[in-house]
Amino acid sequence: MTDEKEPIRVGVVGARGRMGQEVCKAVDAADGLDLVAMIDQGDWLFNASDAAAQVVVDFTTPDVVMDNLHWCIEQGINVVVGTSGFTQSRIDRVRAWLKGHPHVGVVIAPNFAVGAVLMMEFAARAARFFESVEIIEQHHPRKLDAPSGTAISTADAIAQARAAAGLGAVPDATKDEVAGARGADLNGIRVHSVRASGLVAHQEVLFGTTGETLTIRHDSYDRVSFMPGVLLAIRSVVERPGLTVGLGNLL
Ligand SMILES: NC(=O)C1=CN([C@@H]2O[C@H](COP(=O)(O)OP(=O)(O)OC[C@H]3O[C@@H](n4cnc5c(N)ncnc54)[C@H](OP(=O)(O)O)[C@@H]3O)[C@@H](O)[C@H]2O)C=CC1
Ligand SMILES: O=C(O)C1=N[C@H](C(=O)O)C[C@H](O)C1
Repeated sequence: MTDEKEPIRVGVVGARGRMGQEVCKAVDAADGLDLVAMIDQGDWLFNASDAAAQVVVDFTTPDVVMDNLHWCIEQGINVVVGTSGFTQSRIDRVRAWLKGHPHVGVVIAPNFAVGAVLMMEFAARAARFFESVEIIEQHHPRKLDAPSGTAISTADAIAQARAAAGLGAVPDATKDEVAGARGADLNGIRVHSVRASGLVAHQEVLFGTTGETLTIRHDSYDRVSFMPGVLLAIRSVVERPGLTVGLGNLL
């Protein structure tokens, strides 16, 4: 008799995509994980339950991820979600679905790179010391959404930290603007989205106050940067019922 644990059975949805391919390779190479289903556009999600997947990893698109998640929760399958597009109302819906399935775990993370998580945490910590702040996110041109999920999360965290510190609006005298020149306004924080070939995923948070600026920057040069976070989430979710938002909660 051995006390070795059975490997965790993992299905990947969006398996032929940029992230999905990398996740399949990482799961295949990881100790204690078994890649049992690779599902993409046109395939049945049932393949995941037929293969008795314990965890489904979703890197698809914001318009299909909610249906995938709902189906997995209904089947009692734990889910790790990297797909962007998670607004507060979506998160509330997932929480409501989970009420009927208290043993199921879901981890949703806007960014699985450890450096990006730290960049967001450092930015939230710095926020109260600077009257000015802008976010510049830069991605490959095939990205479907803008601003990125990471930028939206960062803006939320900064806005909360500013409100808690009693900071008012970011100073900005702009009166005459070509539409879009000042970026998108997320909770009072300007976010600029750059799309260019050669980029993978990058973000800068630029803070300013009298006589000084602080720039906090993170760069993912390769999608392997997300894999330690994805593997940690897979191993954690099977022992973590309920909803976890953000990789920072697992580090
Ligand atoms: N949280 C994180 O750390 C990260 C998150 N992301 C996010 O992950 C998502 C995917 O990114 P990326 O891999 O670059 O995108 P891709 O477009 O390369 O991959 C998405 C894949 O999902 C497939 N797909 C679409 N609809 C379905 C469906 N209904 N069922 C199964 N598969 C489907 C697509 O197929 P087809 O092309 O044929 O439509 C495609 O193969 C994005 O939202 C991105 O922002 C990306 C990187 C890191
Ligand atoms: O589409 C991408 O590539 C990425 N998407 C996520 C996001 O929207 O923040 C994470 C990372 O930035 C890469």
